Amino acid sequence: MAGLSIQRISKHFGAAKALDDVSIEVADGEFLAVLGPSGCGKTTLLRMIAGFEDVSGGSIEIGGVEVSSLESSLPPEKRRVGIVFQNYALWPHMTVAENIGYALKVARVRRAERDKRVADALALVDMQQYGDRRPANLSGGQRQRVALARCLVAEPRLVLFDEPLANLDVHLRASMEDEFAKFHKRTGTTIVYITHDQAEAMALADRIAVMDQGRLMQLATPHELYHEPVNEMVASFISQGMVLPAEVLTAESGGQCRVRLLGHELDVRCRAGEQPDPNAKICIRRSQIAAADADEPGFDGTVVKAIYRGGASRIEFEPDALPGTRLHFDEADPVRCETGQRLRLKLTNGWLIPEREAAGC
Ligand SMILES: Nc1ncnc2c1ncn2[C@@H]1O[C@H](COP(=O)(O)OP(=O)(O)OP(=O)(O)O)[C@@H](O)[C@H]1O
Repeated sequence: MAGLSIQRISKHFGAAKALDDVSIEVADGEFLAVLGPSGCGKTTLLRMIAGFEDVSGGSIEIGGVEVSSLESSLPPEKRRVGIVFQNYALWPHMTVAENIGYALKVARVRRAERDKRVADALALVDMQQYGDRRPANLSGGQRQRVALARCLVAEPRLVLFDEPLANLDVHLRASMEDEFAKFHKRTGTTIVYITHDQAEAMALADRIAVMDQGRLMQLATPHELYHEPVNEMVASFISQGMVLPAEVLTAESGGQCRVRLLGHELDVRCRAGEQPDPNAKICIRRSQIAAADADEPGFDGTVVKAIYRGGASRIEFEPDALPGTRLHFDEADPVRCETGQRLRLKLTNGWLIPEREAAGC
């Protein structure tokens, strides 16, 4: 296996920038997810790593060897990059073993070695007993595992997953997530996993690259993305964080600063060195919203929607201090909030977003 180094790559299609100055380092054996809304450039990035698109600027190295730059480009078949797509593209007339071994046959690998490599690849995805089946007689999850085995038999240095679970139902998705996690643990394969499903990215990846409009917004662990988003896009994209305007009243001390928002003051977490600022933004998570007693600091507003979701309701709330803004939180059973009800709430914590509007997105 090998690491991947993406250095300041850009991709232009005419005047449109599909990728704009993106740099990402993936360590040998790391599982990196690339996450972002539709059109953010995920597929373009994957196609450039695989060698299907040339770069408009920057360079890509796999295992320390340059494979793409403005000057030269190694063809896809020489990169030893495996790809697992969402549509498995298995040949229906071949058995599972024939599907997996086909590329080796074309490459004129001897029969005995071919059989051994096919058996090893089947074992890696825990499908030893299915070599003689045809794809039509497999479940969706099993087909996806065959597609993975077919990619592994070529001994890739890096495996790219292109939304591999997008076509599967919810239950199968969950079990395939487990499969992929186990597979990664067992084999130590370097993986770049493209998805727009953040639960999937959070569950699987060591680190996640969040992209928006062709740019890398943040590259961090799932925990860090959730607790310390660098800008408004990441704050609101990850787990539907709420972003509220605030005034920073004191300089950072012990990882916290005092802010005023929604008319009341509280301490929030922040980066080292933050200074007072009249135009700051705070990221609030739903678990940081709580009911306030009448004599406590807090803010008033109205419940605009209460949707029961089994065991809890999602409450949408409009604070009087910021008409048009919606806060949302969960109220566990027994649910008391009703649409139209007046409430007094408080914030228990928050995160001062470090990159202000102009710098971030
Ligand atoms: N061959 C092309 N010609 C022109 N524009 C392109 C081409 N390929 C991609 N784009 C544009 O580049 C941008 C990024 O596209 P890309 O397919 O990489 O996004 P994505 O994040 O994979 O989206 P999705 O999740 O919807 O698949 C989009 O605006 C898209 O329209």
